[in-house]
Amino acid sequence: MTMELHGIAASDGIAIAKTYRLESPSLLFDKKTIDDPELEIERLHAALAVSTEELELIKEQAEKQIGPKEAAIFGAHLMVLSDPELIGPISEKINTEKVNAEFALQEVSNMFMEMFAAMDNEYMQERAADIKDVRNRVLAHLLGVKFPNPGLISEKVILLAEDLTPSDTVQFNPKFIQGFVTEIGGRTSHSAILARTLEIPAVVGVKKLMETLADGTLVIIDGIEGKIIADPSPEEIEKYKKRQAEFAAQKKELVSLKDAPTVSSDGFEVELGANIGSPKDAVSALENGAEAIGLFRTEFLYMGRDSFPTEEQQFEIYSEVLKRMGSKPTVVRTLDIGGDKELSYLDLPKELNPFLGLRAIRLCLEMPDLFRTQLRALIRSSVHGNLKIMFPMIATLEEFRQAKQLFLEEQEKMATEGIPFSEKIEVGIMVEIPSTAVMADVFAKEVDFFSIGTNDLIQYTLAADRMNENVAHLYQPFNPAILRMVKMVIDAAHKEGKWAGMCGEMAGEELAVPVLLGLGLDEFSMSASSILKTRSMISGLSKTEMEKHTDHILSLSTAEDVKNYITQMLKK
Ligand SMILES: C=C(OP(=O)(O)O)C(=O)O
Ligand SMILES: [Mg+2]
Repeated sequence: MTMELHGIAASDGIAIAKTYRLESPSLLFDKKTIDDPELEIERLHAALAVSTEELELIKEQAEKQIGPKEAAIFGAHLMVLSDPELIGPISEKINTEKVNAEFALQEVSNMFMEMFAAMDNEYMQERAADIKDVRNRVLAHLLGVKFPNPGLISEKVILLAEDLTPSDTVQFNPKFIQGFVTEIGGRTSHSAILARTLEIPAVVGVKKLMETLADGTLVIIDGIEGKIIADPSPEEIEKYKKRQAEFAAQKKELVSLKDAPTVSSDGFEVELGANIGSPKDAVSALENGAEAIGLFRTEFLYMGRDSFPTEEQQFEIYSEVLKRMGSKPTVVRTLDIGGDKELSYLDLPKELNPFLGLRAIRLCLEMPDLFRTQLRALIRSSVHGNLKIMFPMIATLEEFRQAKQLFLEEQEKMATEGIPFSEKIEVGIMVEIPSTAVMADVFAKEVDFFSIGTNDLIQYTLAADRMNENVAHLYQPFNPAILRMVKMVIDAAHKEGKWAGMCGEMAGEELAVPVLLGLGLDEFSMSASSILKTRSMISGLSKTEMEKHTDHILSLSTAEDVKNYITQMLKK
């Protein structure tokens, strides 16, 4: 029977396919005494063989999708699987103690994990994490339960998950993953941002999703309206196929604007940039008509692998992006790890409030060697293009000064070492913490630019977790408090002759663009898939006209009032 579910529209488009549930299976088992150790060892080897086959395929896929360096983690997993020092003792335990393969595997791998984890050696600690991943995979095969392999999906599906972590999403092949639906999340959670980068439809924050939909159910997902239709009727399928075709046609029409400048109807020019997470995304940014990279989220280079990327590895990646972008501005944000973005190989103490904890610039200042490596790679790459460096999560002026100091020190070292670099690298900050927005006039004297990160600025201003669907009603981009802060930041920048951009998702929102244009925002950076739509919209807006409305908009009382006013304003 047809059923409808609703959530938050996270990425435009319509997909129709069968569901694929991505969930961690239960790996519980009992310890058993067995009669035939040979048979048990055979069972172990069969599970090892299937796991090896799977990992080889995943590695191959990941190499194609995300590149050989990032796929190296799967190579490490394969090495664990064939390590006689690990496998030998498991068989031995089965033989001598007559226990089941599950128990022997668990005992032996736990022993190695504990031993490695206790070593004061980063490399060995990473091996502990590898063993755990591999153990779970082999255990699942021994127990005959499905182990989630997003990288191995080879038919068209719509993924269902409680939540998607960045390490799941790096494996996605958009050829097969037509869209996804999650129980957790909002429009600015990282899975939603990724869906827009991959240009696949997504609906997030769907309550009771995993309780409701079984594997293999035919569903339609409507990422424009935030709707899921399970077991649709033939008429509904027809209706949505038509919408799908309309959506594709609209997209095609916009392509004519790809190389056009972004100019308002009264002749004011602004810059439209793309937010990217990898060098590959820079290709689609350009295909979608980006005039800049307004945000390169470098943390993704640190994920999906089992050790920190070296200076050389980072240098190559930054250089690749800069070369591709040529003279177009490329804003690279330094490592923003923490919050919902974790590194398996960086063992940080668990925090009660990770979004308020040791993350981003705080972590980089705490681990200066890690930060210096990234800064060096960036400075070196600056000869290849128009690099601008941006620090995330700046809350105080001291943090900016400290970070800038490290940048200057590395630059100086390179000058003495005779390493070439550009003398013109701008150094700016993200404004995503209210204290910084309020103090923008002071910051503006020292930074080269601002980029407003509304994804976080909204969550910190309204104290509403950006990933929690239960407080999604409080996550209000149009709350006058947010708009007033945006104005403060833009005005402060202009007063000091600096530029102000926005790289939060709000920069590409249909209702926000007119207001931001009126407030004088210089640069709008968004998911590549929103650029052409925004360029088309701006060409139909008069900046002078929008400016006339800003005072009134900022004097309104609620987000609802603001949205209603803008909607009416656009109808005129
Ligand atoms: C762009 C932002 O950064 P991220 O989404 O990566 O936190 C932001 O906070 O607005
Ligand atoms: Mg942020």
